[in-house]
Amino acid sequence: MILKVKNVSNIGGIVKAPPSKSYSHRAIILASLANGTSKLYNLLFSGDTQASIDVCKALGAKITKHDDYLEVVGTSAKLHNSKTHAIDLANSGTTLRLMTSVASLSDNDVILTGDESLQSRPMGLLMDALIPLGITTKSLNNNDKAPILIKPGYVGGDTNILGSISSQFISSIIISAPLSDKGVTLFVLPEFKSKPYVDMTIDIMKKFGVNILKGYYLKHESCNKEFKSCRIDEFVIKKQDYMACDYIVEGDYSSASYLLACVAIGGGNAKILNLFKSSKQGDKLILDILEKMGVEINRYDDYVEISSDSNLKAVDVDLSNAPDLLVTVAVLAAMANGTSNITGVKHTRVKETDRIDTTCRELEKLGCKLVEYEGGMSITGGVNSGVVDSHGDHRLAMAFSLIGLKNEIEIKNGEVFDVSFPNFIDTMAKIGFNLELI
Ligand SMILES: O=C(O)C1=C[C@@H](OP(=O)(O)O)[C@@H](O)[C@H](O)C1
Ligand SMILES: C=C(OP(=O)(O)O)C(=O)O
Repeated sequence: MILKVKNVSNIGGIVKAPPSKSYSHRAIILASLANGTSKLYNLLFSGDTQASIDVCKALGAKITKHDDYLEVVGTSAKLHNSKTHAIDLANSGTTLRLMTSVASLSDNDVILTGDESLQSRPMGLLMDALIPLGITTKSLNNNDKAPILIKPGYVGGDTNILGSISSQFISSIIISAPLSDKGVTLFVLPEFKSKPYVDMTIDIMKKFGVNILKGYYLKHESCNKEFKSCRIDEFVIKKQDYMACDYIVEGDYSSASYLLACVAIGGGNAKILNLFKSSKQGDKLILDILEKMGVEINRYDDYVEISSDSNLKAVDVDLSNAPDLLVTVAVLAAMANGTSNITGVKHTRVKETDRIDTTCRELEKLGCKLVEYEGGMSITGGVNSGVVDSHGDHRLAMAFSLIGLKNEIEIKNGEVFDVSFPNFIDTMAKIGFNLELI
């Protein structure tokens, strides 16, 4: 379907940010592993989080949707796979990565798979890091990618993993580690990208009664040419049980980036509710980025106020820790005056699409001047009207729609926002940006 702008009225108003996708996945999985019954409030129900609900149900959690919460009767970590076929996780990388180690707690084999995009996401580093912990996995296509077969058994012990491809590998090991026979010590080798997502993992694990010791070493021998020391992060996870709890999911800064960018580009004033000042989400960085671009931002304990005159300055930004902001920031840069530089995002080449490539190719179709690098891009402001393609990637569809504030634009395969932000059209309409799918 084609996503396009119906009309733009006065941009601004008051709107609630959708629930955090990352915290929703983690809440579903931890509640499913816990002893007792949890109630999860303000949970995100989207394509991706449905994948987490489906796999946790298949492995024995009893999950019931009530009007204002999701009830999860935990398995006390005694998982059993009720499906004889592969469990389909659709498009959700987070579910695939987090559940690959968790599935080894099942007393029978588990096969995890997904759509074509999910079957292209790297898994090899995680599979290798699980070997010293006594977990056996196998890529059924022999290409280190899904479908992945996971055998029962999780001994625990010491292991290490490179942090530069996906923090989801690290979150996976940390989440399952307390339920292994003897606990886990995990070393993360540099560079450690997307680290705030691991902080979020540890944060919610604490709410479910599990504590982790964190430390790091600075290694000077294996330094690079500038004699910078290399930081090796260490996580020590002792054997512990997850305890059920009532959990309220906070708002999502990644999804809110489309609301904030809409006000920044369109000009106006808005309050975005349910965005917490103390949040551990790395994508909170969008607020600093917008400020640098000349937008006025006021941060309150549980909401953000934004005012913009729609004149945006170019910005230089390192998105190592906030990769999901890439396409939003690329679009902001394309609508700004001057040349912006985005760095630190080589790991976005292995998301739902190769996001550096897809973003650059599509913006070029609108006449945007840009230079693509291995780990980023520079973009000179200025785009024309035209037709672009989301390539089935939810973040491209949502971010590209914002170009429609100033230029006529049509987005092919524009319906895919359901993956992370099912109410995207209705929510954008609340601040005067009216989109339609045709
Ligand atoms: O753990 C998570 O919830 C996520 C981690 C990030 O992935 P990487 O760690 O692969 O960058 C992010 O892009 C993804 O949307 C959600
Ligand atoms: C990369 C993303 O998600 P996942 O890794 O869970 O597919 C995303 O939401 O942008």
